[in-house]
Amino acid sequence: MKTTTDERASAAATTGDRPVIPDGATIALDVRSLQKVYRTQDSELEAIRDLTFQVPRGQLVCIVGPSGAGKTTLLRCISGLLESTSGEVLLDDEPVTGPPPGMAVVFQEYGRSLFPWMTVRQNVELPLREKGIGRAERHALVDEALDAVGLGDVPSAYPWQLSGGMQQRVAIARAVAYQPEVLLMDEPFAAVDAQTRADLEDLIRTLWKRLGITVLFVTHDIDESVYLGQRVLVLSNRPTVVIEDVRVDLPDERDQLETRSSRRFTELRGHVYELIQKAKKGYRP
Ligand SMILES: Nc1ncnc2c1ncn2[C@@H]1O[C@H](COP(=O)(O)OP(=O)(O)OP(=O)(O)O)[C@@H](O)[C@H]1O
Repeated sequence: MKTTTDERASAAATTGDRPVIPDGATIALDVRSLQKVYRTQDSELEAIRDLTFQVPRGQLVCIVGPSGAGKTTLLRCISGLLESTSGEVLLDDEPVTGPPPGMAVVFQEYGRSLFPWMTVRQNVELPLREKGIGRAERHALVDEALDAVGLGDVPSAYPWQLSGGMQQRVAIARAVAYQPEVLLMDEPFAAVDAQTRADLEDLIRTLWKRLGITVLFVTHDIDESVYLGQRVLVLSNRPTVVIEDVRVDLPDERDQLETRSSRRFTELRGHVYELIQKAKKGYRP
């Protein structure tokens, strides 16, 4: 990936000087001085040093960083699946101490996240049952979610009868049907082909806009982070801190061809690329 010095300078000059959080926004997610040290009997590994950021309700934020930076660790702490060493995560001003009811997570390994003995409909319906939603409403939510991801015609299929991209759509439908306030996605498209990936990216933006949910999306892919996000949080290498919080000032309507070939997209992607290169070399602010 090549970027010119002019492009980088231009992106740097215009991403840092405007707020990534609009004035008066309601904060959905508040990550405060989060630290995570993995401890075993004879070793310690500090994955996250100090992360502080806020996500307003309804924002779509992408997180990028070098491999092993601690992105998955961060999502696991935010989702309450992992206890942090210090600091805290607040969802709507309430500390997260276990998986909160208002959160859903979509992981990369769709194959492992779906139950093979359950049909598509049963997989999507399961968390709704656990949430105690009545039968009629459950069915309506499942139908709506499957339609939204373009799987309205295969509710009786089993996951193993579907392609990888379709299985990931089922995982997305399950998260969406649950009507989360915050949706966490950990490299959800890493294992699908490029064309499916583009379709799923557009699907996420469509669902995000339609449902008004707050989305935190971890990806390895710099282009994907700029294409999807309103904001890209760039992380340092381990132990992780935020290097830069980049505002993505692209038009709200995104198009795979038009947006990705626009000058501004190239500038932003160049800027994030440069930050990642610096991160890999050990740069930290
Ligand atoms: N359960 C664990 N016990 C000990 N160390 C762990 C554990 N899970 C992750 N780590 C370490 O913490 C660091 C951060 O891992 P993490 O998976 O969060 O990074 P990542 O940014 O998601 O990586 P990638 O981009 O490669 O997916 C790594 O050095 C990893 O080896």
